[in-house]
Amino acid sequence: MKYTIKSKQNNSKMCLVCGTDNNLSLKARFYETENDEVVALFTPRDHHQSYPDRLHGGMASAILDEIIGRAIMSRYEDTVWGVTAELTLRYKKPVPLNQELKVVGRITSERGAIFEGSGEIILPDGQVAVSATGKYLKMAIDKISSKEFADNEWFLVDDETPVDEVEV
Ligand SMILES: CCCCCCCCCCCCCCCC(=O)SCCNC(=O)CCNC(=O)[C@H](O)C(C)(C)COP(=O)(O)OP(=O)(O)OC[C@H]1O[C@@H](n2cnc3c(N)ncnc32)[C@H](O)[C@@H]1OP(=O)(O)O
Repeated sequence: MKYTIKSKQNNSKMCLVCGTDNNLSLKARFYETENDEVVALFTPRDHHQSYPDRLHGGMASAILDEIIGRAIMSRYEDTVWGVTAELTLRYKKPVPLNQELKVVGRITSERGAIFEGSGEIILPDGQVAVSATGKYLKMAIDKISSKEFADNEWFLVDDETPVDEVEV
């Protein structure tokens, strides 16, 4: 399936998943799609492994958590953020290291202050390696971060060739 990209989301400095200044981070980039999903591109490295040649399950969980959390930001143009209350994963196939992978996430329901979402890590051959569903509490940014932090550590990384389309 081809996803047409609407916009790129911000990265942070120190987040384990999207932190540009964190050497251990997955350094994932996130894109909002025309069909209200969020797609991420990331390349897991050797320091993210569990058993040899496979991504640690906790890291797989981290990127799936973040993609669902970011799907709510997309819906509310960054005025609503998600705090994870529950996350359930199904590890179907090992996730390889040192090759670019795709992750897709979306909101599946909203009820008051709670939203639910789902996401998948997709292997280069198109198979789903890990899937997740999660339940989150909506939060305003001032309940999570100071304005100073947001101003200094949440920014658009625009040093790459623009991505217009992602095929999953
Ligand atoms: C500028 C910034 C840069 C940022 C830089 C980069 C970051 C860019 C990434 C963005 C995307 C991140 C995505 C990853 C997001 C995390 O990783 S967040 C980190 C991990 N999660 C946490 O730390 C959460 C820790 N837990 C908590 O803080 C609290 O337990 C919670 C989840 C806020 C709930 O608080 P609480 O006091 O229990 O809430 P409470 O008032 O009792 O309940 C509120 C409502 O929720 C319901 N509820 C609570 N828990 C549940 C549940 N598990 N199931 C169902 N209902 C529930 C209650 O029933 C209640 O409902 P109502 O009665 O109002 O109808």
